[in-house]
Amino acid sequence: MSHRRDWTLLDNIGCLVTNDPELGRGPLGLLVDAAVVVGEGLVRWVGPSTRIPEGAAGTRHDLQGRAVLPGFVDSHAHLVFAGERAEEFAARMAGAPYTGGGIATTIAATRAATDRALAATVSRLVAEGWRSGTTTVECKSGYGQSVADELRSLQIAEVYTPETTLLAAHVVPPEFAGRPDDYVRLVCEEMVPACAPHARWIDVFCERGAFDADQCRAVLQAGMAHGLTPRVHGNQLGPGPGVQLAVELGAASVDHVTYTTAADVAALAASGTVATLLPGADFCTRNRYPDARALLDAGVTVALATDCNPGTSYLTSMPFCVALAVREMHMSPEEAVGAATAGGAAALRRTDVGVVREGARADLIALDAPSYLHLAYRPGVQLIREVWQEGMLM
Ligand SMILES: N=CN[C@@H](CCC(=O)O)C(=O)O
Ligand SMILES: [Zn+2]
Repeated sequence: MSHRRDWTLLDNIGCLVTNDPELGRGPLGLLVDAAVVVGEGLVRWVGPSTRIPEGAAGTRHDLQGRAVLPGFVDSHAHLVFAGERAEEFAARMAGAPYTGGGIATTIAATRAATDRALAATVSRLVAEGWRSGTTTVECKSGYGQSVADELRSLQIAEVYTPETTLLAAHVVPPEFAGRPDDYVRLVCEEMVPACAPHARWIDVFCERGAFDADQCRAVLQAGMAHGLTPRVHGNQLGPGPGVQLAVELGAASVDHVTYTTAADVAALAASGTVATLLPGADFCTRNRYPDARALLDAGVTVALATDCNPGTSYLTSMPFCVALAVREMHMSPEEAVGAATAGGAAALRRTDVGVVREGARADLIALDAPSYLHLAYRPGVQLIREVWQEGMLM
C-alpha cells in the first residue's frame, strides 16, 4: 500500500462489524482488535491491528476499544412533510385504531408549506438520523399528491440523498375522493413522467383503504417504464396482495410485511425481494409485530428501517429499531444489526454501503460500547459516539 498522508488509520477497535464473512467471524464478519484505513471517501484497508501495513496512513485515530460498525442504512423514510400528528398518536394510545386516515392531514399541511420549510424539516431529520448513526437514508415523496407537490417533494429530497422514491400512490387525495382510478391515471400519465428524473424508486401503498393490487401494478409498471425500480408498502394493516405483487414485479423490497401468510413467506424466500420490517411503526400504532423468525428461518433477506413519518413512526433512531427487533421480534442481535446495515443496503440494491471492506464507502460509526450487542442491551441510550461519512468525522 502506498503511503498516503491524508488517509486516516482508525485503530484499537475493540470489535469491528464488517458484514463480510470473508474478513471475520460469522455473518457479521467480526474482527476483534481491528483497524481500518480510510482515505478519499473510501475504506482502503481492513484487518487486525497486528497487521496494519507500514505507513498505511498519515493520521492515527485511536478508538480506545470501542465497537465500530458500518453506518446504518435506513431504507424507508418519509421526510418531506409539514406539521405533526401528536394528537392522533395520543388518541391511538387511548385505543383508536390506525387506518391511514391521518395521511390527509399531512397532505394538507405539506401542500400549504413553503419549499424552505419542507427542506428545513428534511435537513433536521437527516441530522437527527446522523446523530443516531444513519449514514444512508432513503426518502419518499407522498404527502404532495399533485404533480407540482410530488415534484417539489422529490426535488427537495434529492438535495439530501440519491435514494429518492416517488410515492404518489400513497392515498387517494381528497379532490379525487370516490374516483381512485382517475387519480391512478393522473399518477401514471402525468406524475410519473414529471417526477421520474428526480427519483430512483417507485413505491405504492398496497392496502385496504389505499390502493388495490391492480391499481398498484399500474403505477409500478408506469414507473418501471420510466426507469424507476419498484418497492412496495404492503401487508401493514392486514393480509393483502402487497407481498405477492412485489415478488411478481421483482421489487427491491416489500416493506412492513406485518401480516403474512405461509405463501407470502415462501414467495419472498424464492425471490430476490427484501422484506423490510418497520418495528417503529408497529410500536407507535400498537400493531402486532411481523413474524421476523418465519422470514429469517425461510431464508428471506430482512432489512430494518425507521419508516420515519409524522403519522405512524415519528422516529429516526435505527438503534431503537434494532432494540425492538431483538426484544419484540426475536431477532438475534447479529440478525438485527445485519438487517439495519447490510439488509438496508440490499433493500436499496447498494453494494458500497452497509459493509466495511476495501473499496466500500467509508461510512462508519463508533459506539460508546465495546460491542454491537450494546445496541440491543442498552435500549434508548445514546451510544453513537462518532459518525464517519465518506471518511470524514462528522
Ligand atoms: N403506510 C403508509 N405510509 C406511512 C404512514 C403515513 C402516515 O400515516 O402519514 C407508513 O409507512 O407507515
Ligand atoms: Zn412508509
